[in-house]
Amino acid sequence: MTTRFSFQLGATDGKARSGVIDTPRGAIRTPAFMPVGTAATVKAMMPESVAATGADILLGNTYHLMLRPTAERIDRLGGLHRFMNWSKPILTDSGGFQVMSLASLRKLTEEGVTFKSHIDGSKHHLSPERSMEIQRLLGSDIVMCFDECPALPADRDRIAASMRLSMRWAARSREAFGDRPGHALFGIQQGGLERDMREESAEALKAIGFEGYAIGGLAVGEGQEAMFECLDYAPEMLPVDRPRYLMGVGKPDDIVGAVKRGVDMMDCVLPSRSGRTGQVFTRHGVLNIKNARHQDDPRPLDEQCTCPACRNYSRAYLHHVFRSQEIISSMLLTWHNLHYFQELMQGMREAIGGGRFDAWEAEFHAQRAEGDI
Ligand SMILES: O=c1[nH]cnc2cc3nc(NCc4cccs4)[nH]c3cc12
Repeated sequence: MTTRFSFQLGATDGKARSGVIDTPRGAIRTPAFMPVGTAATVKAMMPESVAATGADILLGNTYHLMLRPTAERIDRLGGLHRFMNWSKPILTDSGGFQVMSLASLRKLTEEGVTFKSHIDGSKHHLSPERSMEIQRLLGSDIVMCFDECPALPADRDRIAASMRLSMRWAARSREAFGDRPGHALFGIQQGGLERDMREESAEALKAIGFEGYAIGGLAVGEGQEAMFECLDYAPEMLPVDRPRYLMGVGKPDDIVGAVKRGVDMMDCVLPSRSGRTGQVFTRHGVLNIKNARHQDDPRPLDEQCTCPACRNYSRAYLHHVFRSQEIISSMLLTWHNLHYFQELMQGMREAIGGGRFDAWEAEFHAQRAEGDI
């Protein structure tokens, strides 16, 4: 255990890297996938179950927690780790992205954003300074800069103006964050799909200096090909000895392609959210348990999976409890999906460590059928 925050780069294999982020609340093995715990819970999962899937860190959403139950209340109750009974590291986002996608009546200025809560219409304000204060009150280990993510498609002028605003907000975030040993502040690269804008953003962030660097502005509808084209150059614009975090990604093949291009950390609601809709991710591809073809199938979701759903239940049972809208359906399918995503990360960490990432990636693609399984 350490009182500091540090990133140890381990093995590299092409552009792919493995490593460990040391924090006072524990180590994070990279490449890492962070389950999303939006309202102080990874939906349908007990914290001990999230840990059992292999997750070393989870993500909390500032926007949701500031509205309900409020950061001040969580602080009074001992902070987010205590509140949600998760003692390992937590990364919180800054709230900016979700304000723009969830809140109503938003007013954006150089100073920050005012908006009305999507829950009860109450008025709220976010800025670099307020976001840093909220994330401090929550007690998160990794704090994200307050930024603006432009909706795509956007023209170059819009991308440039938005990126430059985010860089001014990054400087204000750094200033407001203060000196907090054992805690980390991550900057967020913007610039859309424009290589020169990405370069300008990376230079601005490096001049300020952060403990980690996120790649923002992607996974907002550009599609996998355009995202990978950007990831072919964006990660190496960021410091080689600091964690690189790709926000909001993604499907298993997005994740593999991002790790291949030098990304160390990712988060996505996909495994948990889709688990609740019956969508199941396996090494052989995707299936939806809702489909009638599973009604009499005695096999597990995935013969090779060791999660509780696959060890103890048939597809027929999972089909039944999903159709019956039983709570255990969300529990088992979420557990399975999160387990599979962590198994994917572990497989890549080992493959990179063994210098056989390409072989692992080839096997990953080979065993995935095109259609349902
Ligand atoms: O530039 C960003 N800045 C701060 N947070 C983000 C979160 C992000 N999440 C996605 N994609 C996943 C999505 C979640 C909801 C709508 S898209 N892309 C993202 C980009 C950013």
